[in-house]
Order: sequence, then C-alpha cells, then structure tokens
Amino acid sequence: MKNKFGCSRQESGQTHAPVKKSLGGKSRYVSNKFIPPVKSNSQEEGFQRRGNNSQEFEDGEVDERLKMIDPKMVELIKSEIMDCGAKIDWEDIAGLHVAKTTIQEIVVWPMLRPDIFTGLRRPPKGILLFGPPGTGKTLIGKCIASQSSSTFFSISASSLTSKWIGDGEKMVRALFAVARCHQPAVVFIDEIDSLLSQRSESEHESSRRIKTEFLVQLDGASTGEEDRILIIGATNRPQELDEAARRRLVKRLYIPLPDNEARKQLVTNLMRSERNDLIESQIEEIAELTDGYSGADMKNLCQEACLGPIRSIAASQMFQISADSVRPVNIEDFKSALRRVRSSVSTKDLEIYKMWDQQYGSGGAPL
Ligand SMILES: Nc1ncnc2c1ncn2[C@@H]1O[C@H](COP(=O)(O)OP(=O)(O)OP(=O)(O)O)[C@@H](O)[C@H]1O
Repeated sequence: MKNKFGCSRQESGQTHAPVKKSLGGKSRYVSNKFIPPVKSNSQEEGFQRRGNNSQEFEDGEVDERLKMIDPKMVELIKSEIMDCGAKIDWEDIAGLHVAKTTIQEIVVWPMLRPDIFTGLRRPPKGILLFGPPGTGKTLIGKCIASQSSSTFFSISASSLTSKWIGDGEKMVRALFAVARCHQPAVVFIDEIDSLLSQRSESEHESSRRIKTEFLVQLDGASTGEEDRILIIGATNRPQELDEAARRRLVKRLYIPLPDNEARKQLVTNLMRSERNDLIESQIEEIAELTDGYSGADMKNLCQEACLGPIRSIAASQMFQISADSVRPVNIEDFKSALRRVRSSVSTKDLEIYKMWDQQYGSGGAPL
C-alpha cells in the first residue's frame, strides 16, 4: 500500500518511524555525532515542529537537503515510492531461516543499536537479495524496514528508465535526498540488475547517466558516517550484475524456493482466513506435491483452490446462495488447482542461482 503525500504512521497503521529528520541526519536540532536508538525530547520536538509536509518546518522552511530538489519530485517520491504499509513480522515470512537470522544480525540489530554496532561491527550499507521470482525478497525488504522502525522506499530500477523517461537521473538524486530526510531508511531497489548490469555497447546514454548517478548516491550513502540508510538490491538475475555492484552490495543473500516445511507454513497461513476442512496430513500432502513452487506460486495455488467451492455452485444459484452456504475448501480443490497452477521457476535457473551463490553469496542458502 503506497502512502499519500504526508501520510503519518498513525494513519497507515505502520510502525516505521517515518519522518524524523533529526534521527541520524544533519539536523540543526540535535547533535549528529551520536545517534541514540531511543528518541530524545529534542528529537520529538523537532518532529512536532513540522507540519504535514515532513520536509518543511512550521515556519515553511524547507529542509536543506531538499533545497536543490524539484518539489514535484519529492512529492512523487513520497506518494509513489515511500511506503507506509502494514507492519510485517518475521513470522509472516515462511521458511528462509538462515537468511532471516543473518539479516537480523547484520542489519536489523545494528539499525536499532547503532551505539553498539560501531567500528568493525558496523552494518553493511548495501545488501543484495537474489533468487527466483516470488520467493519473498520484497517481503523481506518490508520486514527489515518494519522491524528496524525505518521508512521503507521501494522502487523498481526498470521504472527509472521507462516510467520516468528523461527524469531517471533526477529521480535517483531525489530518492536518496528524501531517504536522508527520513532516516533511518531502507531503500529497496527491485530488478537492480537492470541498473547495475555489465556495460554494453548498446547501452543508452540516459541509462548510463542513471547508473552513474546511482553509484554516486550509493557511495554517498555508504560513506556518510552518520547516515542510517540501508540499500537493498533485489534481483532474479544476479549473474548480470557487474563487479562494481557486487563490491557495493557486500552481503549477498540467496533467497531460495520454499522447502517442504515452508510450503506447509505458507498453505496454513494463506488458508487461515478461508473456510476450509483441510486436516494436517492433507496440508502435508499439498506440501509434498508442490516441490519447486515459489511462495508466489503457492499463493496462486491457494487462490485457485479457493475458487473450487464457487465453481461447484450451479449458475442458477449464484445470485441466491448465502455466503454461509458456500462449502469449505477441501483437498480435492487443491488437487484440481494443482493441474492449473504450475511452478514458475525452471530447474535450469535454480542451478544458475546455486552456482552464483557458491561463488559470490554470503550463505543464505539452506545447508
Ligand atoms: N517466504 C514467503 N513467505 C510468505 N509469503 C511469501 C513468501 N514468498 C513469497 N510469498 C508471497 O508471494 C508474494 C510475492 O512475494 P515477493 O514480492 O516478496 O517476491 P519477490 O521475491 O520480491 O518477487 P520478484 O523477484 O518477482 O519481485 C508475496 O506477496 C507473498 O504473498
């Protein structure tokens, strides 16, 4: 769920700490040498001094870091890219135990306790989540933001070259400027390979400029001692990333397909809100039959199975039948859904991920 301009944490029900320019930033209100994990009174004051528009103080003064940025772009970032979605817990993400534990240790705790994670314990400023489509990479990005009380910015790299034609470069600059004003911040960049792939002869000049600007900003975010911005790149094509990208995204975590246990959890969680008469052994059977399915495939499968009871209603009854009389979803619905919903990831692609993980990964795959 994207927020509207100036949305508040209370309005959206999210728990990210969205608009504290003073936290870790170059605020005029607090010392920026030490970033306490807990808000001080002065920080609270700074927060309250601002109106709906978080880049402005009540006296209408614009945050210095946004002065060179087109206000329309700032507005666009806030309405289309800044996300005040619902709170996400680690339990909402099925499986991926190794990746979740690693992420908690290397990024979430340091974001919450920057006073302890100093020196060599300093967290990486950029991480890469790679793996097949629909395995929960975006979900993990949102969860990191949610659990570290950070503002979540989400952008697809390909939209920089397509959706905002001609403005991609400015958009990148504006994105990082707004993120700096909303620290701690998590900037999630989907399809990062389309931005940081190996240079080719046919590369368009505008793409080249966007890429250069992006690398400049990435370096800026990682050198700013006081900045608390985490860049998360996500990709289904890690092999296309160039060396510069690999170097900057120091932790590279493989987000694999869900294993049997995770698929069971996915079915259980997804069907929790639907009337069904599945018993434990049948959920196990579904998990067995869905080897190779991604999390997104599992969701499609459950959606398809949930249509089973509707399909069994005679057309003549469709407009009279009460909601209570629709029969619960059963195992037969899943078996017929399995004939319609197939796994979307090829074995060949899985081999490529595994090989790339062995060569460049940071140990997110199951042992
Ligand atoms: N491990 C998981 N736990 C819970 N839900 C999951 C998981 N993996 C995928 N899903 C479901 O699949 C949907 C798509 O997942 P998500 O967008 O996070 O995948 P992704 O890896 O970012 O995909 P892509 O690479 O295509 O962008 C989620 O909204 C969620 O419903």
